[in-house]
Amino acid sequence: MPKVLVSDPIEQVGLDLLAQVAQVDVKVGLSEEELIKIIPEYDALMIRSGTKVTKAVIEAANQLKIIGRAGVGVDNVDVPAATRKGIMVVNSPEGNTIAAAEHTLAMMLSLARHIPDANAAVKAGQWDRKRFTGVEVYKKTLGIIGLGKIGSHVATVARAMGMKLLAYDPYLSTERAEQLGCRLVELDVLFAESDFITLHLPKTPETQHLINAKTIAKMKPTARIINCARGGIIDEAALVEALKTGKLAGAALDVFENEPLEAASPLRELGMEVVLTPHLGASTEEAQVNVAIDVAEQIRDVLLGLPARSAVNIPGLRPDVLEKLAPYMQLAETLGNLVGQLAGGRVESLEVRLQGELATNDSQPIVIAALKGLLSPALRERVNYVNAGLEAKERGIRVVETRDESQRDYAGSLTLIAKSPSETRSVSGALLAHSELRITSIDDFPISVAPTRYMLLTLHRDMPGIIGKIGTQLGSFNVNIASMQVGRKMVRGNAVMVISLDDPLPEGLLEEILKVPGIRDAYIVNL
Ligand SMILES: NC(=O)C1=CN([C@@H]2O[C@H](COP(=O)(O)OP(=O)(O)OC[C@H]3O[C@@H](n4cnc5c(N)ncnc54)[C@H](O)[C@@H]3O)[C@@H](O)[C@H]2O)C=CC1
Ligand SMILES: O=C(O)C(=O)COP(=O)(O)O
Repeated sequence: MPKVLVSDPIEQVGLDLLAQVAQVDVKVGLSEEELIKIIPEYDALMIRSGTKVTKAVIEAANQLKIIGRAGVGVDNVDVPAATRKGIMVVNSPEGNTIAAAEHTLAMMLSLARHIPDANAAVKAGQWDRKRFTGVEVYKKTLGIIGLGKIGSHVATVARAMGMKLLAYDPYLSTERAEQLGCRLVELDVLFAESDFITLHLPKTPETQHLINAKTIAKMKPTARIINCARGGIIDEAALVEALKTGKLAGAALDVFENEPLEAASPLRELGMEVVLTPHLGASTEEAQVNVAIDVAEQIRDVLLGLPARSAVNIPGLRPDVLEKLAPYMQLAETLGNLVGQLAGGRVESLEVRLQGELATNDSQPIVIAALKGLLSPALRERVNYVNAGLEAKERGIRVVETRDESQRDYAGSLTLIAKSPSETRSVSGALLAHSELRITSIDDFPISVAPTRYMLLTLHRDMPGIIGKIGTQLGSFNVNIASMQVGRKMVRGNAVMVISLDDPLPEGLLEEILKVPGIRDAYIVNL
């Protein structure tokens, strides 16, 4: 049974789902050292934002197939390191959208009306109304940075409260922003015009300290900022300074540069101009059930060899598209493996020719599958759908894609042409009825062979006696032939022979076969 480590608090419903297919160990609050020590035992890791999956953790994770983030942000996972190691990273892109958006709105209103401090004062026995006079959000301008899923829901509700909306999102169309009632503007305009600014973008090296002393200087001194996205997008030291010197009126923060927030953080010293919550954006009963089920299902599926729906580091495919492409991906991988073995390793470019119905589909999964096949003779199980593209790129393999939508003998067919410094090798294949794979040509010699585990392939002169000699040699080594086929372009010209074997070719036999007069080359191919 595979083993899953759950290292952050996850709703029971998710753990129950995993327990159907795996041994589930819940160990919350591990240090990095402790995690490194135990991670080699596990096939899957399920986390929230509490666990830092560093490069060192990933390097130690020799059996890990998948990291499941029960939430959105994967900035606590070294995704490039996971990709390199072929570990899939999945998340739950929508499970906590509403929770995070509602928390943002609650934070904005708490800040506007001093609810947390007023509440604390009443509970402490006071009745001071004047001190807690607030501001309205009605007719105020809300600047939304990052108009994705959470930003969009915040926009919808804020609009209903009568706010004017500005948005900055370099990856969003003006049309989509307008649908949400937002005016898409440059960042400086948003800074200058907003009364409230809310952040809903991911933390990346580009967005680190997007809010800093310089950008704060562009804001109104009466502006208030809300961050329910990620700590580190705001330079906390600059924010504290701006709040202390009246350059900014307030801040409501759910996320921090370091979590848990340090006991001595100057943010804790500030008054009611600051509202702080301990990363509660996703903490609703509903969201935690959503993300636990969403991610547990994906981990379960991947452990069962099925695809995941929200992989962060693998091309995403809708299940209906995947169903159609899966047999072609298998064909691409088999052909990639074959052409890789024929080309002998030093491949500099791979041309992927998609024909017929294949040419009308998303080609990325086909290309990735072909690269996985191409690299698998060298990298074995170290290459998979997650890292094949990256591995190929690092080896300097150039990928060229060509498409021809016309249908010839098959509904869809695929040709791979691998070029090494010394030669060019090509293989083609197609699917028969019931998704049966066929190799339909090798180096332009037409054949029709089902790929099998052990194959012997020869390039030879088409002349009497060759087939008999090779058959006799295989027989003398007690190797059983399952099928044999010869492909040639002209009588007594060059030809290929593909022999499917029931057993692996014994050592030394290939050398004997190469000595047969008329044989130009011979290969053992293991598919
Ligand atoms: N406080 C909490 O508990 C939670 C926090 N989050 C965080 O909220 C943030 C947003 O999440 P979603 O809306 O689900 O993600 P999303 O992917 O739907 O939206 C992010 C948006 O940011 C935009 N963006 C990317 N780079 C940008 C840049 N440099 N400037 C402006 N916009 C940029 C993208 O185009 C996208 O529209 C993430 O950082 C996520 O980690 C999410 C859930 C809960
Ligand atoms: O989903 C996200 O990005 C969040 O920030 C939620 O974090 P959490 O799962 O509550 O630790």
